[in-house]
Amino acid sequence: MPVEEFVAGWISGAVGLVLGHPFDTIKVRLQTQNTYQGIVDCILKTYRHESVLGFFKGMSFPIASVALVNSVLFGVYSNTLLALTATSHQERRAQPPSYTNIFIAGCTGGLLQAYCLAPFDLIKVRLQNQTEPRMQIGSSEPRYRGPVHCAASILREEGPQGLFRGSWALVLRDTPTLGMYFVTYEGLCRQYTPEGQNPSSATVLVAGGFAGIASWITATPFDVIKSRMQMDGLKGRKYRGMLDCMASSFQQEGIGVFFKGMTLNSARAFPVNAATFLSYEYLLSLWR
Ligand SMILES: CN(C)C(=N)NCCC[C@H](N)C(=O)O
Repeated sequence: MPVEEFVAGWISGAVGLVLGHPFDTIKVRLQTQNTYQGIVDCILKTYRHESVLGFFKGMSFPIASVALVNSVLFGVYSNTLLALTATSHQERRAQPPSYTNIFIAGCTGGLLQAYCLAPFDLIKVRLQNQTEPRMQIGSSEPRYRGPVHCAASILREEGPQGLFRGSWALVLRDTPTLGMYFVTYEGLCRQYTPEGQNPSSATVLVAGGFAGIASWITATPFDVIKSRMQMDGLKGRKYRGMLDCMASSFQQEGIGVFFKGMTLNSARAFPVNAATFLSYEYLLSLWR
């Protein structure tokens, strides 16, 4: 089993993560708290109350976990394609796999990464939603002191299943959308690259960026439900399950609730995924 894809997936994921985390924090807050009037209001309140550090809350844990999550996504994707088409990453420019096989491999990578991502993503969301400023004497203590304390508290208060709260919504968010992610990336690369050649860096950046946007636009409805399910349990249970969360969110806030955070998801998706694919392709070309 080629391991280069796993390593390249890990490093490229970390690059993308740091770039996109501030967008992600604002998005999570808008999706789960009704105290903000919009993106600008949320940015201003976060900055005034918590300084620039507020935008990077909950980042240390994803940085540690991105090794596992992104390497699973890219490693499983590439190895599934290898199993389906008997071509390695290097051979795929000369013998391009069909879009159906790319979609199946992307969905498989998405499904497996969702399971690895679930507990890390839950801890990230809980920490991002803590609005108490850090390190200020006299200010109220945040509920979680950091990722390890957060994980231990969830285990104690909500049991091991608490760490997987929202994982069904996460699986539904990631499985089809990651199929689409790789299909869009490959489609755009093929469109703008002469046959048999490797795509240029500019093509990889644009194709990666648009693959990110397309996948995150379609992922947003389940992203909202996932974040709400992950926050449920913090102060008792509000929802009886994923369907109840969807129904009551819709009843209370209308259809627009499923598109909360879509602008931020798309704005974040372009630079994050352009950087992710560029570093992924670059690292694989070094090891060729
Ligand atoms: C729509 N979804 C879930 C994705 N496209 N996921 C792939 C993740 C890529 C990158 N780390 C990111 O966070 O955008």
